[in-house]
Amino acid sequence: MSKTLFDKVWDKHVVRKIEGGPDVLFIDRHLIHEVTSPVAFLGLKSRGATVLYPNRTFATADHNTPTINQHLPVSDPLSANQLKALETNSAEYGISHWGLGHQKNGIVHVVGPEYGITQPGSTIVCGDSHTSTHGAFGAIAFGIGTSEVEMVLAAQCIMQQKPKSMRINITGSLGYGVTPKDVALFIISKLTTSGATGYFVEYAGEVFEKMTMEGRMTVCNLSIEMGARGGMIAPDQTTYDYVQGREFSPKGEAWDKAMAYWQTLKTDADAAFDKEYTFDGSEIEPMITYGTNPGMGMGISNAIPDAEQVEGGVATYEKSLNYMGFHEGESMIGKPVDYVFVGSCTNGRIEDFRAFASVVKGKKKADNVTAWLVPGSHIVEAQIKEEGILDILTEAGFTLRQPGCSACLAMNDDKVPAGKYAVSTSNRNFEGRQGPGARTMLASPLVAAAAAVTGKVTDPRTLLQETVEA
Ligand SMILES: CC(C)[C@H](C(=O)O)[C@@H](O)C(=O)O
Ligand code: SF4
Repeated sequence: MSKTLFDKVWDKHVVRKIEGGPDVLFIDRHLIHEVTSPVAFLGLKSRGATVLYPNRTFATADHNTPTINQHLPVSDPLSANQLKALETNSAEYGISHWGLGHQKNGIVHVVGPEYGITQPGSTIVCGDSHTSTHGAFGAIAFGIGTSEVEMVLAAQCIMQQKPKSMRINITGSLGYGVTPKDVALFIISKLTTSGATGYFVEYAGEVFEKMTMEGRMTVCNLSIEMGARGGMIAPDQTTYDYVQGREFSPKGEAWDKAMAYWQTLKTDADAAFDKEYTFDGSEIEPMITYGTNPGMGMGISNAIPDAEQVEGGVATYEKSLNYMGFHEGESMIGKPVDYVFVGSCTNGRIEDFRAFASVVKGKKKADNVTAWLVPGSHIVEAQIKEEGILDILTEAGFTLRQPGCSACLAMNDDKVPAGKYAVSTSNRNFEGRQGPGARTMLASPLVAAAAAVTGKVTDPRTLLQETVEA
């Protein structure tokens, strides 16, 4: 019987089938962070259970951590307690712990791939919705709840109902100044935030085939924002080249064996999906969101749609625009920007900083803008320095912070003040996401850079053109 990529990976991991119920899946890799793991360990202890395979779980601290002065004690007591719990639980059960200040520390979905923990054809879970990021490698990766974290610690398995299948094809190629983030925001704007609920998505087509691993991670990361259980892309040479030689990647004979399996991970030509969409890559513009969910996005040169044109009800739509202080029919170009955030597991990788630097090079940060540039990990931070990107940033009046989730969800001190506007490369623009009352516009690192040097929403293509002509 013909199978999808998802079916192949899923079937390989089914330990037991429950008639009329969920499947029991073996989990290859389990990532944990300080926010969703402490209660799982408490549960484990209260049952007198232990961690079955400690070397399949990896812990990193990211959500609560400060992005300056990481050598100093964390002042917020709740954060300090969660960080301490992660450290002591990891030590007690023999789990690798990459805490604050550790060389390997960083955002869980950035460090997993960097160290080769994320591999094609594997199952990966984490008590975190953006675990979908790892699907970029052709893995089945999804977020789980705290009770499931406890289950995976104890049994290395999880019970899951098989989701429905969806394929999203993007044909052709992307236009000038259009990035993977724009592809993701475009898809969500078409499907809405619930358009993929109950589905696991495979992204296919030339646009994804040509995309780098960083770009594929950005796209898969955002799958969850349209309700999908996860998103994945078939592994290919780009994937193998990225994975090879990393600390936890297979070596020698194990590599050859892994490759033999990975090369089978493609959807069969005649496999059927429950739902399928196809878009033309050349239709996609640099995107920006104007509302309070990631589906409220549009091409940067468009006008904010009228309430009747969008799904979800007029009242909700108007509430959202009121929160943002925007109106139907307005252009986003020229809207004032107070904060710019580059970072998160969506856009905190080296390519994102390269893109940002390509726009700000030779220009100056706008005086009215506070910019937080936060690498996703120490590896990204080191690359920024090695490649001379830090020099470009410093020259343009920017400073670089230390790795962490930061203003993506503002659990640390990086909070956008009430009423202020932020162009953010992260993945959620919900009310208060970046601080109580903060107003978030989601966009790519290029759009963020254009805002950072002009102090307002600007089409990055106009600035890139100037750079080329100069
Ligand atoms: C804290 C965590 C549970 C949460 C998630 O699951 O996504 C966070 O990472 C987020 O992005 O909102
Ligand atoms: S960077 Fe943001 S989206 Fe990613 S794990 Fe951290 S808080 Fe969640």
